[in-house]
Amino acid sequence: MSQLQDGLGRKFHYLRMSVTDVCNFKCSYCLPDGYHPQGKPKFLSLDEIEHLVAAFAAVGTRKIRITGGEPTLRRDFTDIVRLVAANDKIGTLATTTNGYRLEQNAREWYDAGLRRINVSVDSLDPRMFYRITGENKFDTVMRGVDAALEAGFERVKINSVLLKGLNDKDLPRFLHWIKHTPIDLRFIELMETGLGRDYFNAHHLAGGAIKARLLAEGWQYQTPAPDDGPAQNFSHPDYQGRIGLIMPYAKNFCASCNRLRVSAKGKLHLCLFTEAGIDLRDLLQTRAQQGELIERLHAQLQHKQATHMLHQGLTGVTQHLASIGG
Ligand SMILES: Nc1nc2c(ncn2[C@@H]2O[C@H](COP(=O)(O)OP(=O)(O)OP(=O)(O)O)[C@@H](O)[C@H]2O)c(=O)[nH]1
Ligand SMILES: C[S@@+](CC[C@H](N)C(=O)[O-])C[C@H]1O[C@@H](n2cnc3c(N)ncnc32)[C@H](O)[C@@H]1O
Ligand code: SF4
Ligand code: SF4
Repeated sequence: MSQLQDGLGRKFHYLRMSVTDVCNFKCSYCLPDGYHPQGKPKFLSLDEIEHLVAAFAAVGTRKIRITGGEPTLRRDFTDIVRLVAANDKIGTLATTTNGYRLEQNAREWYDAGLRRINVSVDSLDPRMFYRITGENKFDTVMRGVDAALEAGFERVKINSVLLKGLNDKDLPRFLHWIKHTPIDLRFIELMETGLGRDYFNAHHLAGGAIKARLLAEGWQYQTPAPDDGPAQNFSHPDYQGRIGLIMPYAKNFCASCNRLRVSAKGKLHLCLFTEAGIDLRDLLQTRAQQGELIERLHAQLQHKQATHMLHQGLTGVTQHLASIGG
């Protein structure tokens, strides 16, 4: 069956599949007041996830990242990993987590087939970590990162949102850490969401200054692989770790867009900042619906826009990134 492709010729090999909106952290840039359910949420079941994955795999998806909210809060998280890993077309299976459950479960998830893990660590200063995430869990998360390295994951990446006035003095500590630790450290530019422009204006910091500093200090740009995420990656002979910069406000950021998203309630989002999600759930009920589901995916892809509209301050339906998995 034919590869998913949009009207601009971009091909989509990478699916970010959210499995819950629930989160136990209160990151100030994401869910500052914590998660509040609206009614009784009904997130995708294992059967629905299996049908979703089978359909996307049939039209060229080769990498799946399980996201949330906090995906590992689902009691059946390991079962989700196992069922996605059982699809032999999915070559790369990853998750993005706040690391809260990592220390206890890294080995179990690895054994179930998870191979890459991205952990959010916004500061290496425990007090600042608490201030940003609303949770005093710095040591727990760092022990989780160690557990992931020990469990043998192919890639362990750290995500840190750049925040002016909060963690913007942390670069030397981060550099010290990756000198002898083989992780990929990624700085993400804060993106505006429904949280409002005040927070964004107060804390947005462009990644360009860090890029200039890295290049001046001998870091070298690495060409991305086709199914890589949007980070610009840099390596240095004196460091075991690498650095990635995710700069969504940079020119041409969307030109290489290779990913689609499905929300925890089964809506397709053509972009992180689309105006609306497209319901897929009615076609996730039996395997026999796969053909119809694929037709809907192909048809919807023709509506994908060239780029986000963040420069105009348009954040679409995305109130916060926990609602779609970032
Ligand atoms: N604007 C925008 N931001 C993105 C996109 N993909 C990832 N990001 C941002 O980068 C953050 C970190 O992404 P991850 O979940 O670690 O995934 P990734 O960067 O695709 O990771 P790799 O697959 O490891 O390269 C996301 O939560 C978003 O904030 C994208 O397509 N558009
Ligand atoms: C929405 S979270 C979901 C997964 C998990 N709960 C976690 O925090 O890793 C995914 C990523 O989005 C990032 N993120 C959330 N809101 C953001 C924003 N407004 N701008 C940039 N990145 C954001 C987080 O730092 C995290 O790395
Ligand atoms: S960034 Fe992740 S951990 Fe933080 S509030 Fe959002 S979903 Fe939760
Ligand atoms: S902002 Fe939208 S179009 Fe741009 S890279 Fe992200 S998902 Fe793709």
